[in-house]
Amino acid sequence: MHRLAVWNYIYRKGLYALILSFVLQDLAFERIQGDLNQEVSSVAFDSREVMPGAIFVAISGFTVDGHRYIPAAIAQGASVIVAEQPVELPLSAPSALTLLQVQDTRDALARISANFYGRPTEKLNMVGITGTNGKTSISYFIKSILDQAGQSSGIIGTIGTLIGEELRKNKNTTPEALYLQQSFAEMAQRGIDTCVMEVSSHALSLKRVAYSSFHTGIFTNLTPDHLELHRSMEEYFEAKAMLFDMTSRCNIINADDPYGALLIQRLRTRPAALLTYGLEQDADIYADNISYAIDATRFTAHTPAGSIELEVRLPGSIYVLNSLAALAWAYASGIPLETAKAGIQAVEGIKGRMEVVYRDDHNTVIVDFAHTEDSLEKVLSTLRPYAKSRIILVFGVYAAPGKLGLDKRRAMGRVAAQHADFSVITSDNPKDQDPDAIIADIAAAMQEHQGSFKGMVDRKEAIEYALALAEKDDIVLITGKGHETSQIIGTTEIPFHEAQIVNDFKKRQLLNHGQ
Ligand SMILES: CC(=O)N[C@H]1[C@@H](OP(=O)(O)OP(=O)(O)OC[C@H]2O[C@@H](n3ccc(=O)[nH]c3=O)[C@H](O)[C@@H]2O)O[C@H](CO)[C@@H](O)[C@@H]1O[C@H](C)C(=O)N[C@@H](C)C(=O)N[C@H](CCC(=O)O)C(=O)O
Ligand SMILES: Nc1ncnc2c1ncn2[C@@H]1O[C@H](COP(=O)(O)OP(=O)(O)OP(=O)(O)O)[C@@H](O)[C@H]1O
Repeated sequence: MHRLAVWNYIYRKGLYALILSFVLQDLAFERIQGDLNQEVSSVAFDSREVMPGAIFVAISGFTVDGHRYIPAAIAQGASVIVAEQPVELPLSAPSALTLLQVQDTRDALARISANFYGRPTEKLNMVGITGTNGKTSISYFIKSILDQAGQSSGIIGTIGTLIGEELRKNKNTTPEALYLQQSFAEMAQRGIDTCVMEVSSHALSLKRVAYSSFHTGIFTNLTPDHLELHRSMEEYFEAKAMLFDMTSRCNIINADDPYGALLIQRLRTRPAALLTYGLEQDADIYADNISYAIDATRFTAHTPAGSIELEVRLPGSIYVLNSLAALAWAYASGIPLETAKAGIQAVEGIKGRMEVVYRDDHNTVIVDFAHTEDSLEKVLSTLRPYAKSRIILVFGVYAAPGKLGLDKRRAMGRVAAQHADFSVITSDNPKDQDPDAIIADIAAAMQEHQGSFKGMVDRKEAIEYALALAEKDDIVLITGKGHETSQIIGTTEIPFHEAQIVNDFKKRQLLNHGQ
């Protein structure tokens, strides 16, 4: 294995340009063929995005092997190819083409992208949040605290990448290294102080965040999800735990979660400070005097810097916990408690998280992103005390393969049977799986647990069926899509707006009733 010692910019025609040796700085490689002193224009890991003069990094994917697209990348003008397999260049390849063989192209993509964009995480205060659920709301609480503190911040996560006022949709909760480094660089260039980002277990396993430096790491919880990639909860935990090897200042961990407790044991000897939060276990940041209401939760939060009365405008203990994580971060960052309080209280709601999309004298209709058995159970239990009558649930289970997929469908079916009064089982991104078969698996579990339900493949029809069924004081809860605005059926992404479907139906219903 070799590493390049050379690194520099070249100055030409009044502009600094990047030369390849600079972009390859600190990259371990097995073989290099070609010129390292050429200029490079950009980086790409998808042949369809290659621009003339680009470095193309071939990734061995889950669906196809990116090495197959090397000829296409060359045809598009790539001048450097990075591969992890021995590559035969096509005869038509230009002689100036440089070829690099590395051990792991995902790792190389992260290194090259970070170098290309000038290692932007070194210029930002980086906060990484990981865990199965709660990442999005914590990131929005922290952003709001920073707004109150007069500090600028950007967000990268499930809802999208937020830089300034502009929210861009992400394909992934944690985008690929190249897109991440682009966003970090844009934030740094625009003078943003802090980047608050959700770090998925996929991102950690697939090296999307490699060579990013984090000041703070936050761990929320770990419950079954994404086992198609991680195979076991232990592997899933180890993937999440990787974030806390990358943090320099502080780790903030949910002490109530059993995997959080495990992590706390591990992190005690780490140089980064350790702060714990929780409601049940002894923790540095905790809450008491909690009073729950459907539209807000009030409590006293305790920190080593003092105690404070707080109100969170989202229902249930999950948002008490999520706001404690944000408060812990504020405390660790030296932000006054009053400022943190103002920030948390300024969050009026989060798109697709317990979002009331319709309310009248008869019904309340709520959309939530719950898509794991744990979150579905928490959301249904949160709503139960406020349901004067039934909770009618509309839900599905997204496509997941094999036994793991079946386990997930059975677990979600059990939770729905035990906690909802009636369920309409429907589709949730069935992708290439048979939606009827997914529904049948969920239905079998519901039957086993004496649940009442109806299956309807078409999600719009399912929502309308539930709304038509709702009588006075029923709550209709629609879970799984949250903030999302599309459904993936087969390989097609179809626009799908739940709030609009609900409101259009309610309008028609009122007209039909002559109101
Ligand atoms: C399992 C997984 O992580 N898949 C990701 C992966 O797809 P893949 O390996 O199937 O890619 P592929 O289609 O085999 O292509 C391999 C390579 O060939 C390249 N290619 C392909 C075609 C072509 O014409 N030319 C070309 O160069 C591709 O750009 C790629 O580099 O690489 C893609 C490109 O970056 C990702 O978009 C894709 O995420 C998909 C959409 C996905 O669903 N990922 C999920 C599982 C995920 O990452 N989730 C986490 C957690 C979410 C949560 O918090 O719950 C996330 O962070 O989003
Ligand atoms: N602390 C929590 N514990 C359990 N469930 C939670 C918690 N916080 C939120 N949830 C539930 O999980 C759903 C997703 O929450 P959120 O979007 O904050 O999580 P996330 O970690 O960003 O998830 P994802 O990575 O899947 O986007 C919410 O709609 C809610 O139902």
